[in-house]
Amino acid sequence: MAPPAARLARLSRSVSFSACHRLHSKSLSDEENLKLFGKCNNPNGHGHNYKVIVTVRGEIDPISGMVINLTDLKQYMQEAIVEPLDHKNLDKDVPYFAEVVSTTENVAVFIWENLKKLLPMGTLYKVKVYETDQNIVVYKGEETISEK
Ligand SMILES: Nc1nc2c(c(=O)[nH]1)N=C([C@H](O)[C@H](O)COP(=O)(O)OP(=O)(O)OP(=O)(O)O)CN2
Ligand SMILES: [Zn+2]
Repeated sequence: MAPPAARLARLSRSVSFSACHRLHSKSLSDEENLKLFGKCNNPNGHGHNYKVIVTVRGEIDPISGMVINLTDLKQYMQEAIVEPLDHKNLDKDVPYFAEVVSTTENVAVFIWENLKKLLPMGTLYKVKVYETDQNIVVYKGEETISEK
């Protein structure tokens, strides 16, 4: 009898963290920063309650019935997201953002790179970051817009 077909599934888990930041690029003058980022360039910063949804993709293990144990994913997200970012000033407390503007796009990239180091190779599928309910970024590890 043929073995049962492997089934591919996507599994997601969410986590929240609170942080403050200031949008400011070292490549621009103070005037240019103010013009580009407006109120988000306020020198004393502003805060957000971020929400992150991480999606992992893989085959459902026929023995465990899991793509990944959610208990493990929870721990990886704690290590990759909550510990470095929660209750932090992103620009001052997180070395990555010393040279990288702390936009939601770059927060998503930071989380992707951290998670990639912890998860089984090739399983990280999507990182979705809600800066607010209205401002949302999806990052899937792509490095450029590929030409067809
Ligand atoms: N491409 C991006 N643009 C902006 C980002 C970003 O991460 N990527 N971030 C900001 C600011 O951080 C800012 O907090 C967002 O402010 P605002 O547009 O005012 O968003 P709100 O949801 O708070 O405002 P509403 O007007 O109530 O929607 C700016 N740009
Ligand atoms: Zn902001």
